[in-house]
Amino acid sequence: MFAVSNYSVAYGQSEVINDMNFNVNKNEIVAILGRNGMGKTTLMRSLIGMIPSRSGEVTLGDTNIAGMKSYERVKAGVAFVPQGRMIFSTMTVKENIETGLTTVKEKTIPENLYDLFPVLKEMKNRRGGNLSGGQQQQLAIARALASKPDLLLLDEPTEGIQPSIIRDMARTLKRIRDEIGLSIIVSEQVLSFALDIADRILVIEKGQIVREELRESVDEKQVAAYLSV
Ligand SMILES: Nc1ncnc2c1ncn2[C@@H]1O[C@H](COP(=O)(O)OP(=O)(O)OP(=O)(O)O)[C@@H](O)[C@H]1O
Repeated sequence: MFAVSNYSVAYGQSEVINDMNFNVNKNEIVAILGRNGMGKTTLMRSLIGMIPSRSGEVTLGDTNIAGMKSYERVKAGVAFVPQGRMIFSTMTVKENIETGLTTVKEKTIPENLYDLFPVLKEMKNRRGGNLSGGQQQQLAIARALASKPDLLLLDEPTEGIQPSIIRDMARTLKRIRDEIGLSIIVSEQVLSFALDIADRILVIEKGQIVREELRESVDEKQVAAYLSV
């Protein structure tokens, strides 16, 4: 469904993603685990077109999206929830979600979004900046889903979120996958969350995938060893 091949991304002379290869199946949740600075954010931002890639292919279905601008990738079916959520704090919840509709030319927020996130319906007219961290994360996910993506990219969604809310988030993301039917790539440092949510775990180190494990057969200790400093 989604494939990244021979993919490299660099800042000037420094190559941060290094001839990377992986794929994601339809309706699959893949977690990319790695320590700080291993290239997770660079990978995510480049996959949505915010940072240019140096070489390689990125295909969604039959389309090579590697050379496309961000808004074209959104139209093609990719959505992105950035690290730190980046919601618009002075806009209302409803207005924040509506920003996700612009590139796909829909006018109204799909009702099923409010079914997935009832708290956002209750808070529809509140300013984004007045929501808790967990609620802002739901808002950022709802905004991304407004464009009806086939692939959702989430960059370190648990950062700054309380442990009890992290468990809710894992449940909600799996429900989204089951009800809407889409694929998810989530970058993470928190192993417990990755084990809760993922069908498959990839470990990134120095810009390369160095380990790949199916959730059901994962060796937790070995994966944890990659995350300890
Ligand atoms: N704009 C930039 N210019 C130059 N180097 C950068 C830039 N952004 C990131 N880097 C470098 O690229 C490497 C990967 O950073 P990146 O933020 O992708 O890692 P990460 O795994 O997402 O880490 P974190 O968990 O801290 O977000 C780091 O060595 C970082 O210093």
